[in-house]
Amino acid sequence: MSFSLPTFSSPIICETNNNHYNSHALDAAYIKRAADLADKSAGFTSPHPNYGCVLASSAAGNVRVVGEGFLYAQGTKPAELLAVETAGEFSKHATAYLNMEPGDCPGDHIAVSALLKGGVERVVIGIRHPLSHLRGNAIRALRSEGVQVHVLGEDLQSKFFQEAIKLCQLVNAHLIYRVASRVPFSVLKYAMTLDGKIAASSGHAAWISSKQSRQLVFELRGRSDAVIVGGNTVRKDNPKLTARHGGGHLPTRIVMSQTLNLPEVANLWDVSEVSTIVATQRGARKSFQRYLASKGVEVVEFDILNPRDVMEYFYDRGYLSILWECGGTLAASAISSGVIHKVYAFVAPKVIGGKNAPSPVGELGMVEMSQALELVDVCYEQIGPDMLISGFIQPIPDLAPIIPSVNETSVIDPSVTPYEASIIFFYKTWDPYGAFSNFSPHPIQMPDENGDYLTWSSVEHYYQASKFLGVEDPSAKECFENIKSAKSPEEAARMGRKLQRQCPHLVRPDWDSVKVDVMYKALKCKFSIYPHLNSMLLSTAGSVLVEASPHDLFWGGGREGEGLNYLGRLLMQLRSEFLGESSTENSCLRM
Ligand SMILES: Nc1c(N[C@@H]2O[C@H](COP(=O)(O)O)[C@@H](O)[C@H]2O)[nH]c(=O)[nH]c1=O
Repeated sequence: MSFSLPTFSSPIICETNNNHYNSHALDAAYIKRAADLADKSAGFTSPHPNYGCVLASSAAGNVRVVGEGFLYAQGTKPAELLAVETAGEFSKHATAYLNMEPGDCPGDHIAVSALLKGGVERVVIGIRHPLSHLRGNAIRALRSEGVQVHVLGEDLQSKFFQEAIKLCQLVNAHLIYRVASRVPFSVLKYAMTLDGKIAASSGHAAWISSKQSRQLVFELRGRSDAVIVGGNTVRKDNPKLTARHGGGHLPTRIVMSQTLNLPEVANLWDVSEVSTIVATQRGARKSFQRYLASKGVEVVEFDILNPRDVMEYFYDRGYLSILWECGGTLAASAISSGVIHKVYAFVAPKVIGGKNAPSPVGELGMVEMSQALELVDVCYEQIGPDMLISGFIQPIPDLAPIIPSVNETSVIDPSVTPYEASIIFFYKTWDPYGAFSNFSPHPIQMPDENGDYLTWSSVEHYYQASKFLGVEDPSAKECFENIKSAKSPEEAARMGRKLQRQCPHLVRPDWDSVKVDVMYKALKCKFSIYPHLNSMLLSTAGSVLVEASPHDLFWGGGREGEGLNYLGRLLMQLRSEFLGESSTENSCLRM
């Protein structure tokens, strides 16, 4: 998604003549910069809430940017901390510009603490956090510490701010739509000729759009949790659906196929680089399901295969953003199901004709042109010889909440998840109990095989690297080091799983019998050294903790509870140990 965000080549330096007009213009400009920064990690890590922070200081009459930062991935340093670290002592008395209200792991205050410790005097925020369990918390915390907080559109009204607010909404459109519609943010992308065809009547489609356009498609894929196609596209195009941008995030490939009438040989069945999930009708072609599973392809059955049920499933898997690159039939079904939010149409200056040539969207049941879906916030961009027309089928929801009063002091209890109160599900770090996730940004210190303590950026880094600990082979030591220095928990997990799959001989031979204990020790460290995590864990006493990963059936709970939920079980055992109710020697988890 290419935003026409203003980019600032050099720090913005403006004379402040204390004119009210300038200060609004300046606030708007810095907020736009923060939104621009927030978008920087797109394509390099899986989609996550995007944060950018600009610190500006008006020492000696000139307003000068003294620090900037953006969140690189879930579980890495918050933008605010990075900006304060860059600014050093210049953060004192500075103003912080944030595209979105800080949203630390619930119970954490890393971002807010960074601003307070940095001595920031004023904070300007583009939009409040869309997640209800986070919204308003950081604003309240900053205000309770005497920091002046201005939220655009609430505390600051001006014509300058409309565009800035829009950019802040756009850079987190995936999060906003997910919250408002409880399905991932879905973008329908297609390439078509000037006369509206996505292939010749023979089905041949390579290529309609130009190399430059296809390069942008790779970027769009890199920004997505998954790319989804129908069975027909698999049969006709045998697509790879990889981002091919030389590194960075690779989206999962999803195939929706009712009948599983799919070829045995297909690029999508090669899961060496990135996973593939096939969504099908319950009971379809069991033998072919087994064949796909034997190739490492995950098959998920649905009672009635339809876009909404599939999207609700991927909502549960924590997906924020999905790119639909499907044919007209599935595109129409997805639009009719109301799960498509945005459209990217690449129009090539070509005419192919063909009365049977397929078009981008099949039957929507509309008989009058007045029924046509009118896009809003439409952008027109020339990409090489092609024209990219993009816009929203559904306008960005305005989550502007009932504005709590400025001195509203009631502390919002972390909302219990929408499931039964006695069960607490956690998965993504931004979930209400996201701090229980192994991706949470809580470094731990663990002993290596010589008893020397090493610092690990997250539990995930430590767990994945432990697979290769103590194996003599030099390549195993290299795996260990590479995982330890991975830039985010997601990359550590991707590296560890891929190396385990591709080089099983490098994994310590006793891994299956020690992995639970390895995890337990890491969790014990994490929930011992962070008092607020310890109290959060103890506060769940009496509830069942379930890691809501529907695909990791060992550590997670699975979609219908078929998973072993070892992570939830270890956390509950740890909770008991801390509560003094039991000790590990009589643990129910003895291997
Ligand atoms: N022909 C065509 C597209 N076709 C789409 O791209 C898929 C092939 O992706 P890959 O195997 O990764 O190259 C194909 O299945 C269809 O969804 N896309 C475009 O941007 N422009 C084009 O001209």
